[in-house]
Amino acid sequence: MTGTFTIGTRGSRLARTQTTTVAEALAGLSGLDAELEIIRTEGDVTTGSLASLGGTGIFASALRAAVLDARVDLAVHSLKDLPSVQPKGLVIASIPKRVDVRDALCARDGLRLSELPQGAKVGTGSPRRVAQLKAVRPDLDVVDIRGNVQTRLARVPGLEQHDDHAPAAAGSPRGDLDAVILACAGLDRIGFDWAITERLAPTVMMPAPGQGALAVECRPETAVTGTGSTHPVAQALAGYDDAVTRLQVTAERALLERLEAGCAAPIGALARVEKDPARLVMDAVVAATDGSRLLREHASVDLPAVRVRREDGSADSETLGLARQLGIDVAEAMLAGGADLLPAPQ
Ligand SMILES: NCc1[nH]cc(CCC(=O)O)c1CC(=O)O
Repeated sequence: MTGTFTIGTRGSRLARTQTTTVAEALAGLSGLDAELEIIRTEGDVTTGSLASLGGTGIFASALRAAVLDARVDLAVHSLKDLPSVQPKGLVIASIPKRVDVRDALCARDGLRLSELPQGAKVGTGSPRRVAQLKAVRPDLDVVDIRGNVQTRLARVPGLEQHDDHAPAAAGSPRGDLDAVILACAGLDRIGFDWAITERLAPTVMMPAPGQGALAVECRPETAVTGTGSTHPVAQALAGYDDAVTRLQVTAERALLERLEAGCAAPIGALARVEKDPARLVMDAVVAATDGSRLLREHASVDLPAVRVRREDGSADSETLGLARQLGIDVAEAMLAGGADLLPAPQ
């Protein structure tokens, strides 16, 4: 047995920050040393519009290959970038406690969404965000943007970073938009919360399934817990898992999986756990990309006394089954309501 585990990460500042957080936590819990390995992914080198790349999982595939090839023991992903179907040979061993799930408006002059002038230019590359923006503010001129956080923020006057270690991409336009939309989670994690002028309520901007959560992925044998041949980091992975977050994202990803099979329109979903009575509550939205129609659904399921964790610390599979079924039920209600007929992104 070695005293080190290796952990793969994408090279962006956000990815490295997320992975460092996970590496430090797992090192602390296991008493082992963590070694980071940066892996370039197709999503980092492609410059076309994110929407036009089509397939899900472009950010995850190279990282996953490194885990499957045993070049690294673990990979850290933003959960919302993972396709909803789990590939063979990989397990999500740990879903750490989720941070702010909301989307962020980053506007010039401290403006909030309702204060943006008529016809203001707002940048986002996400069909989910385009549709919901158009639904509340049909007048806005929504512009497709790409690039890392610094490159996106540099499109807004006053939000350029003067940080030589994290420059905006050369050749990208600067200061040409009134605002951009990004995930709060990413901005908070890299210390860019100063750029946020409004944290958008989920009722206005339903986040992506899994937004704000991370997934630590590994080969099945790395995650094996209990007696017998246990990988030295396995117990730490189980201990770092947050049962409530796992419950939420299980429902959100089940909805995504069911809807992806039946419609191509943008999807937002958010589940939350309530106590007294213990319930899992879910809201979801499926949108026509032009914002002309938004289909909303809301449902909940009673939980057996918030039994989200078994005594050995692992997530309770019966409760996870309820979460999964809630996601599927909400998806099917949306399909019955015509989600499959909504215009999808071009
Ligand atoms: N699609 C890119 C991506 N994947 C995860 C995050 C942010 C962190 C998170 O939501 O967990 C982002 C950037 C963004 O959407 O602004």
